[in-house]
Amino acid sequence: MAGAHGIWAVIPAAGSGKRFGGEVPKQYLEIAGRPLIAHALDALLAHPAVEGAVVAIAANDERWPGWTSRCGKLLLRCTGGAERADSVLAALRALPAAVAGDDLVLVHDAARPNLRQDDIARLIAAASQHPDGALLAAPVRDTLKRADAHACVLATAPRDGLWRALTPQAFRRAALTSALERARVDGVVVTDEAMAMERMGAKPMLVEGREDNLKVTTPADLALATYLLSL
Ligand SMILES: Nc1ccn([C@@H]2O[C@H](COP(=O)(O)OP(=O)(O)OP(=O)(O)O)[C@@H](O)[C@H]2O)c(=O)n1
Ligand SMILES: C[C@](O)(CO)[C@H](O)COP(=O)(O)O
Repeated sequence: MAGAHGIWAVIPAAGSGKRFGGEVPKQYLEIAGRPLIAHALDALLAHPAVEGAVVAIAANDERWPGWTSRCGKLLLRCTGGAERADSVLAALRALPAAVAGDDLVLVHDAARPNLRQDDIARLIAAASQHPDGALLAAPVRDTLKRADAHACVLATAPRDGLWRALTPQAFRRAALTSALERARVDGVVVTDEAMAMERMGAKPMLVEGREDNLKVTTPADLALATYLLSL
């Protein structure tokens, strides 16, 4: 079970949004009156078990609004790194000393603004019971094609057992910190927390999450997220 200190959130928000394009990094684009990062943060901090959050921002970020609390909870800030995993590791290291090694940390992309409370609750319940942690994920529903460099189909890949990893991903602070440190030492870029844990032999639990918890990667995603938040 998570310890008595509660659960903390970690928000990697140090990306530059290359695939999105534009001058403003996507985490600062507004939908429904708030920037994406505020939607992501407020969803997590609204959960009663989440005690506070650490946000990792880019070293040259001049748009950070300087929040020190939201939803009545403590909000800390640190400087992120070159890769998402570097930013997550920096945020883990910036957690208050009172956060115990076996306390749960929920890592959630600043670019996922449509996180619902029922998903957070089911993720926390699963991760609290499962020693290897848990992540939201969605089963792959489309037929998968493997292609060559010219986008010509080589084969149809079986989709059985394939899931798309979402966030939040929930792991114990010390185990996740060690796993990310190990990946860095090994020179492996892990694209999510679960991948770092898998490299250590862990088998994180997949918790089926809502399909509409999308990551804003391109301008079309922003339009879809805007629509979803209006429902
Ligand atoms: N060095 C990095 C890279 C990414 N992120 C964060 O990780 C999340 C998911 O990453 P992604 O969607 O890939 O964001 P970007 O890296 O900004 O996008 P791109 O890859 O298109 O540049 C985002 O909240 C992003 O800000 C981060 O904290 N530090
Ligand atoms: C963590 C993540 O959002 C899970 O889908 C994803 O891996 C981020 O990947 P990206 O390569 O930074 O877009």
